[in-house]
Amino acid sequence: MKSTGGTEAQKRRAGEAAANAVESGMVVGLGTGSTAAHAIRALGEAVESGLDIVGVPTSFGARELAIDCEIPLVGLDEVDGIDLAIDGADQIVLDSGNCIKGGGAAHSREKLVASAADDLHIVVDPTKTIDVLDHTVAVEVLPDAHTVVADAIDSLGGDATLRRASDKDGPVVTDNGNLVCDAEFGRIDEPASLATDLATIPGVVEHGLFVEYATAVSVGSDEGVSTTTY
Ligand SMILES: O=C[C@H](O)[C@H](O)[C@H](O)COP(=O)(O)O
Repeated sequence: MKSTGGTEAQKRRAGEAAANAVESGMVVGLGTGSTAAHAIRALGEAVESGLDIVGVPTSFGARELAIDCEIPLVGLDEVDGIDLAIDGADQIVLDSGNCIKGGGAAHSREKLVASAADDLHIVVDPTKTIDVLDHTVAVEVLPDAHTVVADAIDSLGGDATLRRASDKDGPVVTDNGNLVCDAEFGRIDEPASLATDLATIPGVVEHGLFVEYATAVSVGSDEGVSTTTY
């Protein structure tokens, strides 16, 4: 089930709350999507006012925006680690911080950056929160593997379709040159075991279930922002 998406003001409040936690000297993971973009813009303004950070972008889009905002950038292989990664989510359970990402097909690099980070601050609007995850899970696959992976997802009780840009444009190709299978599982009562099952399918590069990655979640609303830490 897809989220309808909140307002830009809600997303901005969430993004700015996470950006406010950034201090000089930090290596910061720069997430992908419309909500993380607000954090990147806020960080760009702070850099202009003297904040001394370097960013590690999670996608082509995040990199382009960070360059636009004049945030100094480095590659993941140029740093010892990341102090804080800020990123959005397609759906999140506030009790646990477990979430689903990859609506923009950036989840593989997002998970890589999150795994290298001491902290992952997820920023969302209120339409993204739910009690039990049931959103489409994006699965990045090696190009030759999409039918084999779709069959394996069927065996796990899911239903996978190849993500297409449009009938005319053909399949979505990730920043890494791979394809994406979108998998529907309905209600995901055991995200940790599904995450393990998906990760062990040959041909899967990475999936969008983020279990026990988030250390903070900020939800921007019309009234303000509320932050939960884990
Ligand atoms: O692949 C995309 C990412 O996981 C995004 O962080 C996620 O889709 C949320 O994006 P948005 O803030 O635009 O809803």
